[in-house]
Amino acid sequence: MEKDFDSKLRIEGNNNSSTNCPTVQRSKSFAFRAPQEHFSIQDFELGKIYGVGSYSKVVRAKKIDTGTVYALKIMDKKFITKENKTAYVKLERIVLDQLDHPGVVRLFFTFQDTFSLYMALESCEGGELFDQITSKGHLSEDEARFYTAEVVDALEYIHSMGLIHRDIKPENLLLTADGHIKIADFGSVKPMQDSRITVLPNAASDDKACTFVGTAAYVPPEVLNSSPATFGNDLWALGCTLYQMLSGTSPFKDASEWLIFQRIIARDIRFPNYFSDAARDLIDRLLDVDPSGRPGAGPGGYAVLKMHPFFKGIDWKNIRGQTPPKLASEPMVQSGEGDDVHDSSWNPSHIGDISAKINDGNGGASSSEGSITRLASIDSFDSKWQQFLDPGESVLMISMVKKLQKLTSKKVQLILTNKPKLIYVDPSKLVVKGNIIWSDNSNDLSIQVSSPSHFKIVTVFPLLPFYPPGCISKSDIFKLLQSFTVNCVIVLSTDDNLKNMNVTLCSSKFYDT
Ligand SMILES: Nc1ncnc2c1ncn2[C@@H]1O[C@H](COP(=O)(O)OP(=O)(O)OP(=O)(O)O)[C@@H](O)[C@H]1O
Repeated sequence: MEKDFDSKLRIEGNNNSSTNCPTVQRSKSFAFRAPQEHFSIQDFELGKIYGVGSYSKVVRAKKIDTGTVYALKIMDKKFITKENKTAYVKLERIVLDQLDHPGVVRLFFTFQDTFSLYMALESCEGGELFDQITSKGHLSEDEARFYTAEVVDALEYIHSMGLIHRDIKPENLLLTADGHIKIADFGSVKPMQDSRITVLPNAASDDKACTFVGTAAYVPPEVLNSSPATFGNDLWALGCTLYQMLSGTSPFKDASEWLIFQRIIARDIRFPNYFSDAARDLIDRLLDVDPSGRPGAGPGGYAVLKMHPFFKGIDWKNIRGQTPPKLASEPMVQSGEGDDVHDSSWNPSHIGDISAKINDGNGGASSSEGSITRLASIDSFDSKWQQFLDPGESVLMISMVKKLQKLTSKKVQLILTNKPKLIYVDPSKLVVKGNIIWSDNSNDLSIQVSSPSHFKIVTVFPLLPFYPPGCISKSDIFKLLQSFTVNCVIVLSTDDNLKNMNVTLCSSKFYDT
C-alpha cells in the first residue's frame, strides 16, 4: 500500500487525441498535482468529525504551521486491503487529482503512516445538502433551482472529462461555508473508455470487481438490468435529487431495497401537487427510462438541459457569482483561531481503528431518519426470485443466510413476501426447499420491513395460550425460524397490553450479497 500513494507512478494514459485536453502518453513518469507529502497526523489540530463513509472517516483538520483548514479523509490501510478497496481508493485519488472545477471538491495533498492513508480535501463547512433538506423540510423552488444549476454545471464538467460519478445524491453534494455546491465522494466513479482522465494500472475500472455501485434510491432502472454505465446514470440521480430537494424525500422511497427497486423498475413516481409544471416536467424527463432520452445525455448535450424552462433566469456563465440560498443553520464550524473544538469521541489514537468503527453498526451508513442505506451490491436485485411467487404476491425482503448443517453450512435464500410468507430457496439449484405461511388469514398479521436485514412480524391476535385455528403460535414461529435460519437472532416480544405479539427476526448474520 505504501507505494500506492507514491507521487511518482507509471501511468496508463489514453491516446485519444480527439480531445482538446493534454493527452498523457502511456507508461510515462507522472507526478500528481496534489503531492504526497511527508506529513504526520501530529502536524494537524483535529476538530470535528465531518462524517464516516464505508471505508473512511472525514475530520476537520487545521495544519498547525499554516493554519489552513482541510477535510482530512482518513482510511485504515488494513481495512481497505481486507475489503479489497485498494483499487477504489487509488481511483478516487487519481481522479480527484486531475479534476479542476469550482463545483468539485479539491484534493490538496496526501500522506500516510503505518496504519492510515490521508487525503487532505477542501473543507466544505456548510455540510451536506441532505442536511439542508432535512432541516428545512424541503427546499423552495428557487433554492432547488440554484443548487440544481450548480450541480448541472459541475456534472457537465465531470462528464466532459469522460467520468460517470455514479453516486449523485444529496449526501454527496457538499456546501461551502457561503453555500455553494461541491460534488464529493468519487469512490464509485467510472471512467469511460475515452476518458480524459489518466487511470493508473490496477485502479478499479471494471464493473465486476465493483461493489460501490451507488445508492438504492438513486439507481436508474438500466443499472438494475445490468446495462453498462452511461452519463445518463448521473442524470437520473440528478432527477431523484431535485425531487428530494422539492419534496423532502426521494421519489422511490420504500422500506427495503427490494421494494425501492420494484418502484424504480415500475417507474412508480408520484408528484406532490405543489411542484410547478416546469419542475415536474424536468424531473419527469430526467427520470426517462431511456438513458439517452434524459436531457443532457442526448445528442443536444447539456445545452438541452440548461435550456429547460425550470432553469429560466439562471446565468450559466456566472453561476458561481450568484448569491446562494441562506443555509438553514450556521455552518458547522467557522474558520479562525481557536475554533477547533475537539469532539470527545475523537482523538488521534482512533486513527488506525476505523475498520472497527465502520463495521460496528450499519456499515457506516447514516442511521438518521430518511437516510438511505448503501447498496452492498446491485446483485441483490434479481428477477429470478419472481418465479417462486404466486400471482399478485410481491417480495418485501430478500436475504441470503447461512444454514448450518451437521458439520457444514450452505447458503440459502430467504424470500419474505406480502402474503405474508417466508420462502426458503436453494440458490444454486433454484428449488424451493420450504416455506412458512404465517397465517391462513393475511388480516391476522402484517410484516414491517425496516431495513434490508431486519423485519418485524406483527400479529394482531392476543397473546393467549390458545391461538385461533390457522394461526401460528409464538413458539411455532420460533421453532420454524430456528429450524432453517440458525444464524439469525430471533427476538420475540409483546407490547405493553399483551394484545399484540411482535416477532422480530434480526438477521444479524445475513451475507452481504
Ligand atoms: N471535503 C469535505 N468537507 C466536509 N465534509 C466532508 C468532506 N468530504 C466528506 N465529508 C463528510 O464526510 C462524510 C464521509 O465522507 P466519505 O467520502 O468518506 O464517505 P461517503 O461519501 O459518505 O460514503 P462512502 O464512502 O460510503 O461512499 C460525508 O458524508 C460528508 O458528510
